[in-house]
Amino acid sequence: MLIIGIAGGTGSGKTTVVNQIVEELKNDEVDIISQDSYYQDTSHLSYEDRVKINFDHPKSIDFDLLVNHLKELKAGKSIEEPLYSFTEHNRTGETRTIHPRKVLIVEGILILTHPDIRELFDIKIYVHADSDERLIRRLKRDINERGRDLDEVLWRYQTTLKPMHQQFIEPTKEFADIIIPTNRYNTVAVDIVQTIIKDRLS
Ligand SMILES: Nc1ncnc2c1ncn2[C@@H]1O[C@H](COP(=O)(O)OP(=O)(O)O)[C@@H](O)[C@H]1O
Ligand SMILES: O=c1ccn([C@@H]2O[C@H](COP(=O)(O)O)[C@@H](O)[C@H]2O)c(=O)[nH]1
Repeated sequence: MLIIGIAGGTGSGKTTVVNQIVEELKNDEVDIISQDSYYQDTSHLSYEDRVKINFDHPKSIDFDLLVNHLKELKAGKSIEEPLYSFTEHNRTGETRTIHPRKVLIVEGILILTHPDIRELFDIKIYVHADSDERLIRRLKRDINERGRDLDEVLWRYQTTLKPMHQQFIEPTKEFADIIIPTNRYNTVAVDIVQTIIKDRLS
C-alpha cells in the first residue's frame, strides 16, 4: 500500500488537490482518509463548550486512533472511520468502513506534526497558499457549507487559526517531499502526483 500524506493550512486547498488527484483513478485502487474524522470524541461536552475547543491544536486530534487505523490498513485489515459533523463540532456516532487499497491518501492540517504518522507516509506533500487567500476561502466555505457566520470565522482566525498555523502547521513544511503552491489551481503539480501514483499502480 502506498500512503500519501497531504498537509497544509486550512483553506490551502488540500481537499481540492486530493479530489483532483483521485479523479482519474479507479475507486477500488484508492481511498481517502481525512484527519477531520479523527477529532477527539467530545460527546461528554455541551455544544457551548465544544464551540470553545481549539480545533487547530494537535491535542484536538485522536492521533492514537489514526495511527492504529493506518497500521491496520497497512496490515491488510479494514477499519471503521468515525464520521464527523462540523456543524455539531462532534463525531456523528456513525462510521464508514474503509478497506485496504493500493493507494491511501491521508489529508489534514496537522498530520505532519505527528512523528509516528510521518513515519507511515511514503510521500509527504505540503499544500501552500498565502494566509490572506486561505482566510478568504475559509470565510466563503465555512459560511456556505459549515453553518458559520463572518464573526465566528474571524474570531476563530484571530484566536486559534493564525497562531496555531504559525506554531504547528507551517513548520511541518520542512518534512514535505513535495510542496504544492495553490494560490492558483496547480494542474502541473496534480499531474506529477498522479504520475507517481499511476507508476506505483502499474
Ligand atoms: N487553487 C484554488 N483557487 C481558488 N479556490 C480554491 C483553490 N483550491 C481550493 N479552493 C476553494 O477554497 C475552499 C477551501 O478549499 P479546500 O480544498 O476545502 O481547502 P482545505 O481542505 O485545505 O481546507 C473551497 O471552497 C475550494 O473550492
Ligand atoms: O468541529 C470543528 C472541527 C474543525 N474545525 C476547523 O476545521 C479546520 C480543518 O479543516 P480544513 O478542511 O482543513 O479547513 C480547522 O482549521 C478547524 O478550525 C471547525 O471549525 N470545527
